[in-house]
Amino acid sequence: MVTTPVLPLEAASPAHICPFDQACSYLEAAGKELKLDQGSLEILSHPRKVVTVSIPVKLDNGEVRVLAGHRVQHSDILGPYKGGIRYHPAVTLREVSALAMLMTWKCALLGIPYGGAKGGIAIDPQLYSVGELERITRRYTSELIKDIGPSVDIPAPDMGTSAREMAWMMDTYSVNVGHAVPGVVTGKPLSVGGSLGREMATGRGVMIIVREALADQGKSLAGMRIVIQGFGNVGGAAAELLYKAGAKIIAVSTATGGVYYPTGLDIPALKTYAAVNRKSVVGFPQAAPISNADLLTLPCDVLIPAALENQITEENVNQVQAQMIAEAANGPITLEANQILEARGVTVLPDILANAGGVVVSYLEWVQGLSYLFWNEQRVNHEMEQLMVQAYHQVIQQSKLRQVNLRLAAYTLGVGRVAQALSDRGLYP
Ligand SMILES: NC(=O)C1=CN([C@@H]2O[C@H](COP(=O)(O)OP(=O)(O)OC[C@H]3O[C@@H](n4cnc5c(N)ncnc54)[C@H](OP(=O)(O)O)[C@@H]3O)[C@@H](O)[C@H]2O)C=CC1
Ligand SMILES: O=C(O)CCC(=O)C(=O)O
Repeated sequence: MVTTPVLPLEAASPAHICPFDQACSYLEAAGKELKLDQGSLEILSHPRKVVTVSIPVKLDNGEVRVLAGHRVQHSDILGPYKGGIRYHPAVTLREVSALAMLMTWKCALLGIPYGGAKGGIAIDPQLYSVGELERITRRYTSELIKDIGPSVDIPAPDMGTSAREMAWMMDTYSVNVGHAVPGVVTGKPLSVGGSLGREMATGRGVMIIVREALADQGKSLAGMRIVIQGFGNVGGAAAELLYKAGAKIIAVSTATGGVYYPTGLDIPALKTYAAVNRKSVVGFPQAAPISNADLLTLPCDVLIPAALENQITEENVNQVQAQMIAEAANGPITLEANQILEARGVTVLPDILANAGGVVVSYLEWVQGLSYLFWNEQRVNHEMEQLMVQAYHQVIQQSKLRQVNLRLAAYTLGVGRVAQALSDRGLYP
C-alpha cells in the first residue's frame, strides 16, 4: 500500500481530482502486478526532493510581485533528473509532483538513462510581457542553481514554455557558473546547441504511436477522422504531421475554444491563422465553433487530448465516441474514466508512451551536446522513431503477456525497470 507522502504537498481540494493521488494509484497498481516489495513501493511513491522558491519580480508598471516556483525531483535512480518546466495558472505542487513521477516511468519505459522531474510556476504567461517573463525565468533559474546541472537535473519545455525560456535558463545558469553549459537544459534554440527535430518531437512521437496502433488494427492514418484538444507545441505538431500523413483533422481547440469541420480542417492554413491570432483557433473561417467540452465527445476515429490533465472523467466518459485515444497530454484521463473506457474496449495509448517523443529527442540533444557532434534532422527523427516503435512493441507484448491494459503494461515496464535498478543499487537505508 502506498502511503501518503510526508513531503510538504498542499492538501488536495476535495472538488479537484488530484493528479498526485492518481499517479500514486497507477504506481500502486503496477506494484501489485509486479509483486513489488513494500519498501520499494514506499520509496518510489515519494519524490526524492521538492524545492519551492520565491521569485520576486518587478513588473513593467513598477509593481513588485513574488511568485512561487517549484521543481520536484522524483527519482534519479536511472540517471540525472529530467523533465519540463510548466508556466500555467493551474500549476500546484501536487500537479508538479505527479508530473515528475510520470517522467521517471516515461524515461525508464523508453530505455533512456534519466530519472524524472518537473518544474512549474503558477502564472498565465499570456498576461506577462516578454521582459517580465525573462526576469521571472532568470530569477527562477538562479534560485535553482544548486539543484540543476547537466549531470544533475536537466529541464526542458512543457506547457507555457518553449525554446526561448530554455535559452534564458541556459544563459542564467552559464553566467552563474562562469562558463557556457548548453547541457543544462534541452529544447534549446539551435543557436545554443539545440537539436534539429526537438520542436516537432512530441507531436511526431504521438503520430508514430497512433500509426503503429492503427496498423495493429489493420488500419492506416489515411482518412482517419482525428480530433485534437490543444494546438500548442504538441497538439499543433501532431496535427501537422497527421494531416501530412493523410488523416482528416476534423476539430482542434485552444483554451478559449475550438473549431470543427467534419470533412477535415486545412491545418497549414489554421496554423497561419493561429500565429496571427494570439495562438487561438477561434474564428477560423468556414469551420464551426465548438466548445472544449463538446469537442471531446465528437464522433471520430482517434481523439488526442494535448492540453491539460483530467479532461476525460467519469462525468463525460460515456459521451466519448472515439475508439482510440492517444494521450498526448500528461494525465488527460482519470483513473475511473480509464476503467470505463477499458471495459468498453476503447484503445487508450498511455501518456508515458504516446508523448515520449519529446523527452527522447531531448536525450538525443543532450547526447549530441556532450559529444560535440550534431546530427541532421533525418538522423534525429530516425533514432527517435526506432526508440518509440521499440517501446510500443514492448508495451503490446507486456499487455499480452500479463493480460493487462496498455497503461498498466507501460507502467509495469517503467516501474519494473526502476525497481530493478533500485534493488541493484542497494539504496535501502
Ligand atoms: N512540450 C513537450 O515537449 C511535451 C509536452 N507534453 C504535454 O503536452 C501537453 C501540452 O503541452 P504543450 O503543447 O507543450 O503546451 P503549449 O503551451 O505549447 O500548448 C498548450 C495548448 O493547450 C491549450 N490549452 C490550455 N488550456 C486548455 C484548456 N483548458 N482546454 C483546452 N486547451 C487548452 C493551449 O491553448 P492557449 O494557447 O489558448 O492557452 C495550447 O493550445 C501538456 O500536458 C504537456 O505536459 C508532454 C510531453 C512533452
Ligand atoms: O523533454 C524533456 O526533457 C521533458 C518533456 C516533458 O516534460 C514530458 O515528457 O512531459
